[in-house]
Amino acid sequence: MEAKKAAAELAVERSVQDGMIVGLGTGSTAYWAIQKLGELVRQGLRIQTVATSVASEELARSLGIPQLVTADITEIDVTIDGADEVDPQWNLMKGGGGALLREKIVACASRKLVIVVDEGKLVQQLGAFPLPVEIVKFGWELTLRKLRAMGCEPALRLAADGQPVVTDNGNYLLHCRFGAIAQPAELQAALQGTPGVVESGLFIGLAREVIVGYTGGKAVSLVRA
Ligand SMILES: O=C[C@H](O)[C@H](O)[C@H](O)COP(=O)(O)O
Repeated sequence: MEAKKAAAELAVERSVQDGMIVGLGTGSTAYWAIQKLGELVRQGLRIQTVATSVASEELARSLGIPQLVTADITEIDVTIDGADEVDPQWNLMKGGGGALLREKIVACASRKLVIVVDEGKLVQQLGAFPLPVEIVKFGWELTLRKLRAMGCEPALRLAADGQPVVTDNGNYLLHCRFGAIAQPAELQAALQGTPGVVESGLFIGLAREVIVGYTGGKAVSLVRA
C-alpha cells in the first residue's frame, strides 16, 4: 500500500497545477492520487476532473472534487492512472479493474498520461497478466472463438456469483492468456480489427511518464529505456 500511495502522491505533486483539467484513473493505485487531489482541493486547489469509471467518479464526488461531463472537454491536461504491467518501452497492460475502455478514451484525450505503479508491475515483456479485452454481449461466444484462434486462451470474467461481469459500458470482459506478448502493437491492431472487440487493455505509446513506488515509501519517476 505504501508503494502505491507514494507513487500516486508524487505524480500529483509533479503533474497537477491550479486550473488544470485532470483525468482520474481507476484502481487501488489511482485511488491514492484521487485521495491526494481531494486533500489539495480542500486546501484550495482549483481543478476540474473527468473520471475513468463509475467507482472513481463516486470516490471523487465523496471527496468534493469538481467533475466535468465529457461534452464540456476538448483536452485533458494530465491523467494519472495505474497499470497491471509496464514494459521497458512503457507499453502497458491495463484493465485488471475492468475500466480499460473509459481509461483509454480519457488517456487518448490527455496531453500527458502519467502511470503510477508499484515495482511489482515492471516487466520485461507484457503477458504474465492475462490481457483484458472488452467485448460486446451480442455473439460473445463467437468473439471468444475468434480470439482463441489468434493464439490465446480466453475466459469470460465472472463475478463471485458466477454471472458474467458487466463493465460500466454494459459490455463483457474476456481475460486472454497469450503468454509473453512479443509484439504488443501488432496484437493491438489485430484485436482492433476483430468484430465484437470494443477495446483491449494494451496501451501502446500512450504513457508520457511512469512513476514507481517502492516498499518503504520511496517513489521515483522512471527514465525510459
Ligand atoms: O481497470 C483497471 C485499471 O486499468 C487499473 O488501473 C489497473 O488494473 C491497475 O490497478 P491497481 O492500481 O489496482 O493495481
